[in-house]
Amino acid sequence: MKHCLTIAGSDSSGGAGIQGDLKTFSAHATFGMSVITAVTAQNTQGVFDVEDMNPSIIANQIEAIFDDIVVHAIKIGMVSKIETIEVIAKTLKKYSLPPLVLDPVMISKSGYNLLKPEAKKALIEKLFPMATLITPNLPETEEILGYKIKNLEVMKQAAKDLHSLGPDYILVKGGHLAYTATDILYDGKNFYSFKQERIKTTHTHGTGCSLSSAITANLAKGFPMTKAVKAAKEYITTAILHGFPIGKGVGPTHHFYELYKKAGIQYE
Ligand SMILES: Nc1ncnc2c1ncn2[C@@H]1O[C@H](COP(=O)(O)OP(=O)(O)O)[C@@H](O)[C@H]1O
Ligand SMILES: Cc1ncc(COP(=O)(O)OP(=O)(O)O)c(N)n1
Repeated sequence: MKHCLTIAGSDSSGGAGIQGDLKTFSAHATFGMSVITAVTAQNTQGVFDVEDMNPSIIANQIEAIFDDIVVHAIKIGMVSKIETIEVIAKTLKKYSLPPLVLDPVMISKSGYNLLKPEAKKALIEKLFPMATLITPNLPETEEILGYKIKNLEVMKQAAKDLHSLGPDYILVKGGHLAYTATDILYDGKNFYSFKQERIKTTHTHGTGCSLSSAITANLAKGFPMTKAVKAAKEYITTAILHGFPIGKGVGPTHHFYELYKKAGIQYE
């Protein structure tokens, strides 16, 4: 059993953040562990409140895990503010790190700033160079690079520009493109395209969190990067296809669809 760690925010509605990550780790038959950076009050309609954890409890959570348990891969999600970013970087640097997937979460689909605008620089300078892979969506890529991205050619240029900021691999996610759901992976030399039909659904809450966690679980199992992304892309596509209409807004994806199907589990 491989052990995956998510360092992220709590989503009270269970589709994204820590909860979505742990479900994804479990769906990949890995053991999930968590460091909570912030607690959000959110549901399928929006984010209503955020309380950031103190840097000391963030450091203590990381140390409690690394001082006792082997971590095979790490995912970092919502990091909120400068102090949170600084303490994560400083504490992780004490250890020899496994593959690290950084999802540079900035704004929720409902439009809430999950990263304070003044913390963008710290995210890029302190965490990007530590990352094996970063997985920005299009609005995040535009915010980091300062130019608009409307097609796959510009996504490729963006991946190159992001690579110069320090991560080993870049995955620019195309979930916000109008005509296709194509993601572009760049390793500093070659581009790899992961294409799927765009599914007509409103239930896409937590897609980015689940994709990055699925990649993390696959890296923990020792998959090479291209295989880890390919398998994760297939996983998130199925999860989106079977998304749940819970709540009054954007519902979550189905983290366990394949497992339930194989086990013959019935649900209403
Ligand atoms: N409607 C959709 N149909 C198929 N795949 C989608 C759809 N929306 C998002 N995806 C895929 O889900 C993953 C998460 O992407 P995205 O939605 O861009 O991230 P985020 O949740 O961070 O905004 C990507 O692989 C993207 O291509
Ligand atoms: C606590 C928390 N972390 C991250 C997100 C963003 O999730 P993401 O998968 O990028 O997309 P949406 O949930 O915004 O659709 C979040 N909402 N909450």
